Amino acid sequence: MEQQEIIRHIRLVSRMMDQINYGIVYVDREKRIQVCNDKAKGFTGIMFDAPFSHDEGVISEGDIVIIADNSVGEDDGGLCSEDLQSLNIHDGGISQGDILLAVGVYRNAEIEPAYKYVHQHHLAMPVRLQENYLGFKICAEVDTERRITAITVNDVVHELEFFSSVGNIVVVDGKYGNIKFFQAKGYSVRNEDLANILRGQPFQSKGGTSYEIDVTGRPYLDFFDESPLTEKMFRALEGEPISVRNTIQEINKRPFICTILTAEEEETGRIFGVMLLIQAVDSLEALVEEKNRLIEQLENVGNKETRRQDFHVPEEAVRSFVGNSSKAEETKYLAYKASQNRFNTLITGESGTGKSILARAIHRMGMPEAPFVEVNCNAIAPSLFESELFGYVGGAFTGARSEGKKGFFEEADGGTIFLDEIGDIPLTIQVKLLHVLQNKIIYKVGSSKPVKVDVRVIAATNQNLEEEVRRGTFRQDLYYRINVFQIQIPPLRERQSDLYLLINQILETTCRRYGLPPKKFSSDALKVMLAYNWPGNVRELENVVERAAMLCDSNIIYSEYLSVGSGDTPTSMKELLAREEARILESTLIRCNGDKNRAMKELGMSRSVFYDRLKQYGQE
Ligand SMILES: Nc1ncnc2c1ncn2[C@@H]1O[C@H](COP(=O)(O)OP(=O)(O)OP(=O)(O)O)[C@@H](O)[C@H]1O
Repeated sequence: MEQQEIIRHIRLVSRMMDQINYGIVYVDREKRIQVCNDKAKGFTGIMFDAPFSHDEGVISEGDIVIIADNSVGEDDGGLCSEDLQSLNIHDGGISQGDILLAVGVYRNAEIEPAYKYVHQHHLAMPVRLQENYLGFKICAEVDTERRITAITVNDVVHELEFFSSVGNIVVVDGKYGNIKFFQAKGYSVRNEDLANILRGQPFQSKGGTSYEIDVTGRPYLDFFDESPLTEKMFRALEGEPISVRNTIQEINKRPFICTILTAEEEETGRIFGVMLLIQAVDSLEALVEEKNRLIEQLENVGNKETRRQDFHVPEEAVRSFVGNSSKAEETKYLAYKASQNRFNTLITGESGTGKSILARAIHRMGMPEAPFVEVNCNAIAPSLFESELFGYVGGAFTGARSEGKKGFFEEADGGTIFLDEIGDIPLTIQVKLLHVLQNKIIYKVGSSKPVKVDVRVIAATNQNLEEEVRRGTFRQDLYYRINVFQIQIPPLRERQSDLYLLINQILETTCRRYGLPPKKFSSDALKVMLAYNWPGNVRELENVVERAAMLCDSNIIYSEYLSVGSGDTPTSMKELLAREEARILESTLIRCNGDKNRAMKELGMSRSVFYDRLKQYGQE
């Protein structure tokens, strides 16, 4: 097919796609848009419905400017303090990321502005600025819960919703009092961001109903931002094999499910252009919003005590997860919350931080009677994944059991499947897993009969999945699905105060398990353990404690028995002697039941030297 014929064909298809809510953009080799249907324009803000209208123009001295910006410096054209000075706002306290609500007169040093700003993360309620300003009834508002910014002037509301950030602005004509400019979707492609308007950038007119720009033949980059997706499209134009199939990508700062296809000349394979297919992600957005709402709710409940009262965390909740540092308490609290609903939950944390323990606890607290199936994804050979997860029917492949086999999902029906090391699932299986999570249906290997499953997924990983998504080894859509509720377990080095508890608990359990008499660590051994930073976290701690308990015959375990840190390798004779001295001091004190005078006499030491040494070795 010729290039023109292709374009004619795509135009025809694009109208049909409008009917089924599918956006399509076709870009030729010169990176110019040849087709862009109404849906694509609507999704990306090139076209929008405006209930009001205004003429083209530019901001001028004396105009009244109202701002509702949910994150200063982001998606507002890089709003900075110089821009705000044009409204007579000279406030060094306003910083990037703040919510800013303001009203002021453009380039008039005499009239005081009214404004407020807040640091975003402290917010639970909408922030509002209400003023009777120079005879205008003004209200500017940011509602993070509903993700809407609204500017009301004399009861006329100008709303703009946002996904992550937006800078909403309305300009009232200082001479005539009518609305001269209002912000609307797609502002950045028109260079009508808040800061650009304040810097004097002219704005286009907006019609009363549907406002549209003709994009045919115009450069793609005039309307779509430079983004990883744009880069992929351009690379595809150069003939690079690019795979974007129903994955979530951002277009003009909003996420969509996108697919890139190339149009090629049949005989030569020469690339004519690329097609971008765009679908809305409403359901995913809802999931992400729900997650954010929950997290925000958690962040706003205040201190631990109020939290516990407000949410009734049972005293014995998550007992298997040892720790009473504030971070451990928080982890247990989140686990408890996760157990009270069936959101897919992602547990992250370094190796050995207790992710499996927590997964089991979440299940046990929520539905103890239901099945719990634990799958270690890095122990399954890639070729076996599908049959292990979804099962197979008899005769599905050579070596298959004649009666077939249930997969892990079927076994977990009605309960929980714990996918440990989810980052190790091959990409081909990730697609299938996504399908199962979305449709709650599995297909066994060798069968096309759908089997319904009702399974709650808890996944765990010690990888940085966001990084894996960026590198293309983990699907973004799957990441969104499993990451509805995330619990990050902090490493042991960030919760020192849990160490004592863990050490004692592990030692006690070890002695019981192996029939050893009860033992205690000497204070120098404890010191060594506290100073070490435990790269292997609790698992390493367990190994070290168990080994020391087995090796040491006495009921006091000294640092020599520890296979970590300085316990292993004293660096000098002085250190070795000091350690020996501390050990003798301690064992004498224990033998004398803590009676210092008796220990002092037994050791034949003078009072001052004895107390000096106790101080030196922290045994006072
Ligand atoms: N908070 C804790 N309280 C008690 N034991 C713990 C705790 N955290 C970890 N452990 C113990 O440490 C060991 C490792 O824990 P677990 O297997 O749950 O870690 P993980 O984060 O899943 O590790 P990996 O990423 O390597 O799979 C287990 O034996 C577990 O009992």
